[in-house]
Amino acid sequence: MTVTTAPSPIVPAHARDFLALTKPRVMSLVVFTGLCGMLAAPVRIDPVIGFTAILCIALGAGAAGALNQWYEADLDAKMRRTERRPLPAGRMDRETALQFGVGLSAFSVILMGLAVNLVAAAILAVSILFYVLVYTVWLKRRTPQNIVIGGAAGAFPPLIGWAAATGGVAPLPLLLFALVFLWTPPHFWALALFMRSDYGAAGIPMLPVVAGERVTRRQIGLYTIPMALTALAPWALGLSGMLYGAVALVTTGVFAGLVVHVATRTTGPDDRMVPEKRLFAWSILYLFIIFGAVVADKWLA
Ligand code: HEM
Ligand SMILES: CC(C)=CCC/C(C)=C/CC/C(C)=C/COP(=O)(O)OP(=O)(O)O
Repeated sequence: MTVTTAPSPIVPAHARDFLALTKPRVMSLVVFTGLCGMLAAPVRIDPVIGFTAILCIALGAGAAGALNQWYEADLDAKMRRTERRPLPAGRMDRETALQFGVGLSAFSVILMGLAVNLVAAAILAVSILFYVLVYTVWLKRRTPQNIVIGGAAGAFPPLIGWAAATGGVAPLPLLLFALVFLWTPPHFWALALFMRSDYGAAGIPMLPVVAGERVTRRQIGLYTIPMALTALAPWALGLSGMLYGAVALVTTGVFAGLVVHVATRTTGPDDRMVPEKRLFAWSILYLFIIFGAVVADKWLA
């Protein structure tokens, strides 16, 4: 007698799917802020150790992204933006994603500890745990403040980079941490405004879904004030020079202008949310430019 088994819907995972698990585009900025934190430090790090540290940040951030997708495959399946990811699309099974995420997390932290230093390894471990446990598991499905608190996870890399070079932390990387922390709400809520229906469909309590557009627009405006002050603080406190100050002033001015537009407008039924999309796009470019300016100021000025 021949026993026939139904073909598994799970096909062997392709390398591209493992890459997709690491959310490479988001991670590029995470890694860039880590690199800039390292290059802004007053200590010249050995290039091989420096490269290893950046690799560990990339692997750790990628591992965190994989664990995030392992945990929320059910939510990803309900949103147009995320339904084609490897798990909801059925191209990979959850167990594989879990093993990949746990293995890569452990590898990145251990390598950082052995090859770089324990402070950098400890902060890397905290950021992975924060993103996976505090943001993904605990807060994301429970409160619209999820990204305010959970956003801290993405703010650690400048501290990790600085710690890799110096073995400690200092006022400048702490300000850079605060900048990313305060930048996250305008960054994300701009997107959440034009992705509101996706989040509503998945039942995720993001601010525009729970509190509505007007409150979200006001909150974007409110967070931008301390964000702008923090962006100017390295220059105002003499931790960075004129080059940084000029770049920060102009780019933060553009950011604030876009925020004023978003915060003060109301939307009609056919609105294409162009200003919100512009703010979201600028938020990403802004962080690349401003972190680049911290380094350029140290090296060129
Ligand atoms: C809890 C905090 C955050 C949330 C909820 C959030 C959410 C999102 C979402 C939903 C996207 C949409 C595009 C996609 O699916 O790839 C996105 C894009 C992006 N985010 Fe964030 N983000 C957060 C923090 C950060 C941080 C800390 C960084 C880096 C420092 C960052 C960098 C980016 C970049 C570079 C993109 C563009 C990716 C692309 O081009 O596809 N985000 N973010
Ligand atoms: C150094 C290190 C370990 C950093 C990890 C922390 C990290 C990557 C923070 C960025 C936050 C992020 C990608 C949020 C995406 O939100 P979401 O997960 O709600 O997005 P989704 O809806 O696209 O899944």
